[in-house]
Amino acid sequence: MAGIQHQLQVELGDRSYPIFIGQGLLGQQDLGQWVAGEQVLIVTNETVAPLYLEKARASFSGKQVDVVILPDGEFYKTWEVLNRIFDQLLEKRHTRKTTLVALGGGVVGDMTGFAAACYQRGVDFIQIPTTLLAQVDSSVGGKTGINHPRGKNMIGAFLQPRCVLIDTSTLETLPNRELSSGLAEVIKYGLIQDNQFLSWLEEHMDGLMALQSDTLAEAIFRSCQCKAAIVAADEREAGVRALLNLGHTFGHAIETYTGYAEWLHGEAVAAGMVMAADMSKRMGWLTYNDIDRITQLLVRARLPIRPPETMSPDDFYALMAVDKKNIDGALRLVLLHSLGDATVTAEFDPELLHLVLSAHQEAQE
Ligand SMILES: NC(=O)c1ccc[n+]([C@@H]2O[C@H](COP(=O)([O-])OP(=O)(O)OC[C@H]3O[C@@H](n4cnc5c(N)ncnc54)[C@H](O)[C@@H]3O)[C@@H](O)[C@H]2O)c1
Ligand SMILES: O=C(O)C(=O)C[C@@H](O)[C@H](O)[C@H](O)COP(=O)(O)O
Ligand SMILES: [Zn+2]
Repeated sequence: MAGIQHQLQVELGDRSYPIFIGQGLLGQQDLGQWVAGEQVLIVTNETVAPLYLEKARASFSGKQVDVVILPDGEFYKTWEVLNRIFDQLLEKRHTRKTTLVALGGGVVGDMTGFAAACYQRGVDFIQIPTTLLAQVDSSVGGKTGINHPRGKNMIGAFLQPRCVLIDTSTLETLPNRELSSGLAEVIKYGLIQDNQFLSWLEEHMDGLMALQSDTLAEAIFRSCQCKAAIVAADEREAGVRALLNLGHTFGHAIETYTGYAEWLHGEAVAAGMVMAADMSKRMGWLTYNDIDRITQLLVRARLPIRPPETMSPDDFYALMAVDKKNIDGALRLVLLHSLGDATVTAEFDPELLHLVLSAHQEAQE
């Protein structure tokens, strides 16, 4: 396909799929070859539709293309809103051969994938991610779902897309705060697996923040490489995939505590990664210098490095108790042995965790 700068494959046997990365791909690429039947439902939201819906529609010429436009925001990643996708599929008489297309950020992607996993017990879907966060993380790997008031992504399914089309020029319209949110997940890959990538990010953070297109494409490609390799090794999070959850045990608690309405996902993950790093230092693994490098990089990406002031250790404990990584009631944390080397463990001194969960409140006193 023309205009593709990078291409890679998520290797999952007969469910393997390609990721295409390039500037201006949307609308230029005919995606008909990834559609099994004659019907397509594009799922998008009220912000993305005016920007990119017509280009997306053009990628499926000759097909019956229907559209559902959801309200915008994490707050709407719910059962009620999910139902609107099913309503439209039934109203337009979509069959088992239909293909759902997620056009938008991670919220649209997670909901569309979950709808595809459920509709008539499973139909195909395609990811067209339009935020940095969705391009580097959520569109790849097949985790789909919705939130519950008691916990993040608590209802969901694994379903891999048929392909992922990343048009980096969609980032030109992305608000700065959303760019930063995506950078949190990019930094995550450096921290869990790739010290060289971390150094590269330190060198190129200004270019990324300035939306330099080749630098962004490189960061997206390297992030997708990292995610694709982990997903190929452990699709359903029996082991190594849990490392992708660095910062998320704390971050998801922050998102739930604030009602999915104040903190962006990447912002919560950023503060959560600092908490995980703090715990790793208290375990004797990371150094002051490591913590300094992590916080400086996050600050340069304009991300928060502390949880909400009002959030107490008890608030954290209550919400972390439902974390999906927990086994037999024991909390498991993703921690860092060193920069670029993560581990998931339940073996830590609870006193140390308590210090981590109270540090931000003590700093205010
Ligand atoms: N499935 C996974 O593996 C995975 C991984 C990471 C995150 N997630 C989930 O992804 C969600 C976060 O995704 P997100 O950060 O993309 O948030 P989002 O989907 O809410 O999108 C962020 C904002 O940007 C807007 N937007 C999207 N594309 C745009 C564009 N090109 N120009 C202008 N505005 C645009 C959206 O309308 C929204 O207001 C969370 O629900 C998180 O749990 C899932
Ligand atoms: O793909 C994964 O695996 C991840 O953990 C990626 C995370 O960035 C993402 O936020 C994911 O949705 C979290 O999954 P969850 O299982 O902890 O809800
Ligand atoms: Zn995440």
